[in-house]
Amino acid sequence: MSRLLTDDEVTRQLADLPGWAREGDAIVASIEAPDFPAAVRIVVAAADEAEQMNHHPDIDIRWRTTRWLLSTHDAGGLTQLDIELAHRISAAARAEGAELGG
Ligand SMILES: C[C@H](O)[C@H](O)[C@H]1CNC2=NC(N)=NC(=O)C2=N1
Repeated sequence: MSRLLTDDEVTRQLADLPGWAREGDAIVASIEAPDFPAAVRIVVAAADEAEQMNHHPDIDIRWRTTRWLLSTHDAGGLTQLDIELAHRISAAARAEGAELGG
């Protein structure tokens, strides 16, 4: 699970992750929640997923907007763990009626 993905693998898998984009050795997203409590609930849900995966995002929380940066520090770039965590974060966002790519 922790080998570096090729550029083509990243590009192809980002097609299934609306709102996520590549930024160097990371993938990033901005999520707009309906309100601040919903934004924090998304962070809490993602934290549970991250802990279960032992793979943790960088998160910036400002009112309703959370910004996420995923990269695999141990591998020095993008691995399947980042893609999987992005899917789980996106699902948590959808569950709160949030929009990705705001
Ligand atoms: C020791 C512990 O398993 C490692 O440091 C885990 C923790 N969470 C992690 N999170 C991320 N994003 N990248 C890692 O390489 C990583 N490694």
